[in-house]
Amino acid sequence: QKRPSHYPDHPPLKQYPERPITPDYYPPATGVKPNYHNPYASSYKPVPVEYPTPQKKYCPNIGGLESRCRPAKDCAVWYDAVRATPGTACILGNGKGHGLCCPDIPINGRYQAPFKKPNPCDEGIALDPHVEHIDLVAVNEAALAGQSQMESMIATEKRLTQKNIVVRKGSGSFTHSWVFFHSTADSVKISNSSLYGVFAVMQLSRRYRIKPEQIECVANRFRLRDTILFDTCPIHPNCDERTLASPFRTMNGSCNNAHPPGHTPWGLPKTQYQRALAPAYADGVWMPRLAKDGSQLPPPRLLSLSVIRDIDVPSDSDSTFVMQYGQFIDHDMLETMESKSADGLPVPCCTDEGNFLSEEDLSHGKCIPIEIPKDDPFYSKFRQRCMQFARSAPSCRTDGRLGHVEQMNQNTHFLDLSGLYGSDDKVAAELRTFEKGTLKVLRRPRHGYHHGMDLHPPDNDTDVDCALSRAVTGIDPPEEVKCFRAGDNRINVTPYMVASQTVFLREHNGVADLLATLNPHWDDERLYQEARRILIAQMQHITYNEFLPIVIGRAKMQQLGLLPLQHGFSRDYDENVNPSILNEFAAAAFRFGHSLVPGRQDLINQRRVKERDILLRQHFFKTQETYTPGNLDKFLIGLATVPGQRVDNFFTEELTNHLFEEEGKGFGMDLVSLNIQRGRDHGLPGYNAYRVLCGLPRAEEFHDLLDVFPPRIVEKFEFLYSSVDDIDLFIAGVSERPVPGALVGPTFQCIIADQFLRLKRGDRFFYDLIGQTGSFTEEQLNEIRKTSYSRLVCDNSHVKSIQPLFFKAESELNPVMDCESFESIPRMNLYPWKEADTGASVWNTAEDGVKWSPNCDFEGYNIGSPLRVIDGGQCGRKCIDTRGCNAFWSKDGWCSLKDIPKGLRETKSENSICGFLPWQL
Ligand code: HEM
Ligand SMILES: [Ca+2]
Repeated sequence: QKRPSHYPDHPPLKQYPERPITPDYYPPATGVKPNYHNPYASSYKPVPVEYPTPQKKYCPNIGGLESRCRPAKDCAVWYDAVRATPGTACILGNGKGHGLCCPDIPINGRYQAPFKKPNPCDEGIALDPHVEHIDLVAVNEAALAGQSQMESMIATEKRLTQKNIVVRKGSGSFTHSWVFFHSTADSVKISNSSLYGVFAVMQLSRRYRIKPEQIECVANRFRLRDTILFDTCPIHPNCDERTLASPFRTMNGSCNNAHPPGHTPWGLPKTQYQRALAPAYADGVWMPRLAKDGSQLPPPRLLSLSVIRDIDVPSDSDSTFVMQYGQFIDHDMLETMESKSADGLPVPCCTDEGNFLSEEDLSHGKCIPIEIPKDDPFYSKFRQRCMQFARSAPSCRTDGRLGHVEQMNQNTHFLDLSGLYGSDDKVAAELRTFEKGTLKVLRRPRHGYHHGMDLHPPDNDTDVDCALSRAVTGIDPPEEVKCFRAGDNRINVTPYMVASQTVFLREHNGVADLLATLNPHWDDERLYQEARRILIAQMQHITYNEFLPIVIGRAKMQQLGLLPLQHGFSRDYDENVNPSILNEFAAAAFRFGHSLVPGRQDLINQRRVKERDILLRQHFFKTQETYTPGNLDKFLIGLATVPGQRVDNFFTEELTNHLFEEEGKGFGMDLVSLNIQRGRDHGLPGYNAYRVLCGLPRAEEFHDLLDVFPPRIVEKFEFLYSSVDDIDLFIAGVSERPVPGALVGPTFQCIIADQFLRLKRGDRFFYDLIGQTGSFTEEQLNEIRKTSYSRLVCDNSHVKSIQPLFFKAESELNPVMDCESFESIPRMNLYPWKEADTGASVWNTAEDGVKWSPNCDFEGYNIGSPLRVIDGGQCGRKCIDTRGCNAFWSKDGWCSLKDIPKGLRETKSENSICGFLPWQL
């Protein structure tokens, strides 16, 4: 047996400066089980329980592998195995910190290719002879007919406004179609304009009676730019050398993938989702899917009523934060564009009383309202028969050809914190102060200034009211309460969402401040971009280290090469991997999180006493609770403390009956129905097709589904659907039995894993890459790897103590620790970003990731580097390390870390400039 080694091997960090004490701060003694009233646990005991202090000096083997004691965040991917093995709590080497025993992170499996791009012409489709003759003239004629269709659509929309059929401001439908599905003038323009192409294909199909399965193949032969519709889609500029050489991502993700000139680049906002499987539109172009026998599929609300229950099934190991982080990154990766009228207004799909509109009023084709059964046990009380559902807007196609409809993502597809920074230069600029690299915040000077009180700045451009009414609170809404402004407006959707994103906002400003102290010569732009680069890396690390192992499980991650590395760099970037979000991921798989949403959000104080909770239906797009000093901390503690839910067919009624409820109405919308309808709207094929994609056997009959579904679900499916091929992906995905070690079942697991493979391999700026323009040095990367969400919370709120694994319920293995325990909850040190002011500019990157400068007369940026080649401001002679200490030339003439004699980096010089400096200066 090996003794636990001393870890980490840095000298102790300087203490974090005292924070002002807020009135609600009562720190729990470290190691004392918090007195949290868990309303879900029947065995709740109000008396604090002493945890046994771990006595273990030696770590047990786990799964036959040697383990050692480390900070918990280094055991995140192993957590299920750690829990299953007795005696895995341990004391870190210095005796101060609480750690976990676990093996090294497993070596990633061999490269697995992402799903193959579907090609409907690939599968040996024989085209009918008459469609072979369709030529450009025919296409242009169809396009002209499509233009008349467009005119009549606009006329219908105008008539609706004249008849005062609108989506009433303040209604639940309005919140859904206008506030949640926010759209910019630009995306309205692109999507409405791309309708010309859609109508052209529809006309073509009608005129030549093209079979649905042949349309894509026929239409794909024509490039938009060769038709009269050549100017209906934007042209993307090519990448210039300077942008390609920048160490920083562009705001809109352009030039991340160096696309061939003239092509639509991958991953940009307002571009299409890609698909794992070819769509199954009823008409081959845009009509929602029908049952295999040509009949209508069961109404989504009927499915929702039959399959979904509101039962609370808490997880025994996760915290509510798994749900919340999922939503946070969902808002980073995607925001679907919902159809708007030609004027950019929400499209009414039902009457304000909840009845159907006439066929004529729906003839613009942008609606597929959801039918509510007459005897609906809930909505019948309110005489609702129709639920608003505007179709997602069509996007310009990346291939620049004619064909079926693709849907539009308005955010950068990459995991790049676009929800915080914005998805384009304009929004990004609106969010910046342009001083010292910081983001705008709402400061709370009344409370004694501390950045841990900052909130997102107010959104003054919105007509939406995020304050609670007097009827709910008994007081008039305070003046200051506004919706928050951020990179994605859905930050306001609930207080939990606000709280979890605000932590990143504050971290950005904290990092920018420290970088400014370390590098007084950096200007605002450099500070902003460096801080942003660090934050994105931290978020990616949290995603792959803490979040994904819970959702898809360690084994799947290893199989696909998604496990984070413990040391060193990855070389996984592949410019041929398309990072774009999969339609299946957006419209179905990643909505698994809806099953995890609790109906109430808890405010829990520092003593882990629940003070109160808020009911979701009253707080959609209401930010007021987050303004009360102390509440943001209480929501954060709530997220870490309330047990999470499982992914299953149990959903809170707050989402299935009261989504976006208008005050006083008693009902809202049903998110499960919306999800099912959205899948059909996007043309997603049935669940059975995805079984095959994911390596499960195709189900010939309902009985075959018993391999992954409980019998009662299979019975329901058999009762509701006429064919086993008809089952909708969303409802099946959430009802599958979870894969052992994962939160989701095999089909969602396979889709989600493929997406995160693309987001890693297809992102030239992925945080642990070597040899890219945006690569960190090894020293910097090792600091990034210290990040955990618990540390971000500790450093950016008044939360004084938290469990090291924020995504995991607090327990003996994951006990609430003081935020000052840097051993248990390590903190990134920014010293490796200190740069000598050499006047040098671009540094080249050597094979081993070391940045060096052969000469300094380049234009461009000067990247932080562990090694410099300087000579008193001149380039090219002296070799130093980050601290400005002498380093050593290698034999082959490079200034390299490899050849630094052992021990040098630990050496402290007399004046401490070359000594270790803590993160907080
Ligand atoms: C209080 C919590 C939440 C609320 C109120 C909420 C609400 C919604 C609504 C209204 C939609 C649009 C439905 C439609 O297609 O019409 C949606 C979409 C979506 N939700 Fe949620 N959601 C919540 C939590 C989550 C979580 C925890 C996750 C993931 C872990 C998630 C992932 C998604 C995704 C991926 C979409 C697709 C978004 C798009 O296409 O733009 N949501 N959600
Ligand atoms: Ca993004």
